[in-house]
Amino acid sequence: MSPTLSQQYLSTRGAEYGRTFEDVVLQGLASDGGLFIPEEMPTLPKSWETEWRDLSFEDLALEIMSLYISTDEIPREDLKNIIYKSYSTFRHPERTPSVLLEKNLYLLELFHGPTFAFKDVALSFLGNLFEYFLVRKNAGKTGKDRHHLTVVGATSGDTGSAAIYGLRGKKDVSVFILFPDGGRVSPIQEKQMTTILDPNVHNLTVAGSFDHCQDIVKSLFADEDLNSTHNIAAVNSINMARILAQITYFIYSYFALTKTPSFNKDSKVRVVVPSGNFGDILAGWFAKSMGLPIEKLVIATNANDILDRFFRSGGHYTKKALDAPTDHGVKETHSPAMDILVSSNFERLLWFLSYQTTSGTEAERRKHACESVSGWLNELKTNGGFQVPSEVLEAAKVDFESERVTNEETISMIRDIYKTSFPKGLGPGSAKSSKTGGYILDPHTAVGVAATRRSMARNPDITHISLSTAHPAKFAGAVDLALRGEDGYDFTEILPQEFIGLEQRESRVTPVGESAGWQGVKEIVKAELEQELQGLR
Ligand SMILES: Cc1ncc(COP(=O)(O)O)c(C=O)c1O
Ligand SMILES: N[C@@H](CCOP(=O)(O)O)C(=O)O
Repeated sequence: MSPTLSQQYLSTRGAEYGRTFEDVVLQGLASDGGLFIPEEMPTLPKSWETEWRDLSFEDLALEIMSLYISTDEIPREDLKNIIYKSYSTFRHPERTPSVLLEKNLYLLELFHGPTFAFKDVALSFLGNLFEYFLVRKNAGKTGKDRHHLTVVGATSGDTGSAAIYGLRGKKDVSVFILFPDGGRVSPIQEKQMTTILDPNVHNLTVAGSFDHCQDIVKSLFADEDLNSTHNIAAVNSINMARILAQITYFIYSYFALTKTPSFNKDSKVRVVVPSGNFGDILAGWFAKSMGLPIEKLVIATNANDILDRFFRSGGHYTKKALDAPTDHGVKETHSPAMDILVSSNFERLLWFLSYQTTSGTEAERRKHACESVSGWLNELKTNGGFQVPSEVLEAAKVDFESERVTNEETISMIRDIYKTSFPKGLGPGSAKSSKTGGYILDPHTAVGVAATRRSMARNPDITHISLSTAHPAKFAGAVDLALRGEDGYDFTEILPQEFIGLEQRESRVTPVGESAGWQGVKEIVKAELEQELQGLR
């Protein structure tokens, strides 16, 4: 069966279209700097609510992914095997369980994968997908004829370790992870990355912020020389496979809560997502656009609030706050993985909104969307911001709301939930006090729960799903600040076995100086790769 339009991909900036899923997964970023999106949003099949309701996480993922991947490219049985293998490393039988925290508030726990953050859901899958394509490409080939993939990623802490875990030791792949220095990722996150000593794993600390790392990665993708010789691939959510794999848990969680006895069948459902690079909530928007009955998606930001300001300033997307025009740096917060100035994936949403809000033939609407997005992204580069037309903002408001949460609120929310929420029937791996039963949030999840509480105050009859994006043990500093001295609190009790002794383990990391720029990083990548391929690491 030939691929449907939802199984072919185009660049948000227009230079590429009709690309296969394999192309976009291996290429990551489009040649014009745009992000790949499906040419058409698929819709959930008519009988999805009955037929998919009781599927396991893996089988649900298979159904959803089949809408985006042609069987010509990956036969169904192969895709099923990749999915089953990817989630076999998860510690919870439900993979992403939903916990009733309080009336009308469910927490979707996404931290039961190997590195204790939501990134595992997509990156375990992506690692196995890379492997599948490489085995197929390299069948019967030896030596220099083999296709070798050089994965380059930027991280504010979680993507890095999940990508490393997903790719360590895999044949024909090397992985380079750039992360900001100066304690901007938590000590546990740093150790999770740097203590992996497999020869194909390379960690680079960069003087600057996550955005600086992300810019370097995008420049490396744009470098023809490196690309043609080293086959650069992406693990960040610029890779469409990341978004695709994250759609599953929105639908899975919807089914889970509708099965609980306390769920009011007449209630609408809102989903709140702690956001930074906008990948996770974009996956939620894909689910909603496919037909999942989500009333609204609520974007929860920390003080790095470009997304919240977009909604509150009438559609102005700018690095600089309008009331503080000189302040355009990344702010350090208690939710460091969300300390991101510019949200890469917003580009994908803008394409769809621009397409939806214009008229004409299919081709004219696509052209309009690609030209609008290219223009806006150019303005962002040259002037630090852009303004979208009112119809685009209004279209965004149909599906989204936003909330900005301060550091103080983050800490009080961790404390408040600990003192008031004692969810029953928790599965293995949730963090709670064994003495009081008080539930312990990680600071990113706390940003989401604070935003959820505000949304619930305005909409008391609506059921909320708040995404829990990381395990609290990854962020000892913020959790201790919130809970030290509270009855029954003992951090060591929530520390997973996997983190014990991490601090003392040997680690390996290459520092990148401030003046190195992306060309300096390119030279490091080439040199380390050479060493690796000669067996000298
Ligand atoms: C723990 C955690 N929560 C939330 C986010 C924000 O997710 P996204 O970048 O997909 O918006 C991140 C990083 O991306 C994260 O690591
Ligand atoms: N918070 C992320 C930042 C990178 O985002 P990604 O989803 O685009 O990979 C991290 O922890 O690295």
